[in-house]
Amino acid sequence: MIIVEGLSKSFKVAKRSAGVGQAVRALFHREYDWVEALHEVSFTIAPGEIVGYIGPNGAGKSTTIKVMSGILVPDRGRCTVMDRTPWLERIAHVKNIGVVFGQRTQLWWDVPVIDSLEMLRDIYDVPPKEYRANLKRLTEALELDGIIDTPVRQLSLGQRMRCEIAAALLHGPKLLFLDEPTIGLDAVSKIAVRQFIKTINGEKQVTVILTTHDMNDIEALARRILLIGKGRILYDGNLDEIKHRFTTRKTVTVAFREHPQTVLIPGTTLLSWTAERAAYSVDTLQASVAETIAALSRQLDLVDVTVDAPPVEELMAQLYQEYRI
Ligand SMILES: Nc1ncnc2c1ncn2[C@@H]1O[C@H](COP(=O)(O)OP(=O)(O)OP(=O)(O)O)[C@@H](O)[C@H]1O
Repeated sequence: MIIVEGLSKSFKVAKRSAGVGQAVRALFHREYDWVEALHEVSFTIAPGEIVGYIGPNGAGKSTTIKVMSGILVPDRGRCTVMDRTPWLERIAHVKNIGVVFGQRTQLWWDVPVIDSLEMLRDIYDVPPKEYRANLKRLTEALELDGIIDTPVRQLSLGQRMRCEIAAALLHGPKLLFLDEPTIGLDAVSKIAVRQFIKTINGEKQVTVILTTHDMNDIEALARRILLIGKGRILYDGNLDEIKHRFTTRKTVTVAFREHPQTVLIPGTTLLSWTAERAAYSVDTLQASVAETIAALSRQLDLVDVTVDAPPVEELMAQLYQEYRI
């Protein structure tokens, strides 16, 4: 569905120090710097995939999305989305894609949401019957009843984001770019947005490219991740693989009938101990979780066992450190 090959993009940015003197000087003598936002970026994405596009601030994620959606023209490289070059065939291209920039809005601020949706219907030339069916489906799935008649500026962030997603999907695109769709949302709204993304991917096979700093979004939605840092793709693979590679420690917590003396298990570190509860950190390179639980059950009358892996957030921080980004 998407082929990106050797994509590079640099931005020319004006350099200027603070102060009025510098501002006047800059009128006559401007100095520029070049920022390399993308360097030889390559990847392919198949229909129906949900790909988490992650990386630290300023890594080049939004720039890639802007190139793939036809907003930006790269300096070098190839990008085809459903056999079209986005920036050369913009009108045909946008009919196949939906874009949500979490920090921007595509809805008109002062008018009720429904007016924006009708405007988008006309811009995208959506046939009336299809528009009505899509609007009904999206209103139900995103619980927009009672919201779409309200001006955008009066909506809460979570309500607006649901409307943004509806606006991006109104013309039935096959590909959805989501740039930080859950930014600033409360826990309930985040779950609702994730659930909806899962549903449209499952039922309508919409391909989703998701950029986010919320690793719970990635864990909930993406099996594959693309990691970008300083404009370069550093990792393209399975999220489970990363978990496997970086998770060398697990925490086993056990509850047991009263046992006053501590129990030590080789290959583990005792993190805490009370007469009825203990937590062990298991180094999975030295001991397995199953062996640890078996050894504990031989010495203690176990009532409950839980095993925790480090959160994905922590794994990603490790990954960013490993790649020095
Ligand atoms: N229009 C522009 N003009 C100048 N520099 C730009 C422009 N857009 C992006 N950049 C620069 O390109 C680099 C990549 O920016 P980009 O917005 O793609 O990063 P990002 O990964 O989306 O970051 P974030 O997670 O903070 O949104 C940054 O150094 C940024 O300052």
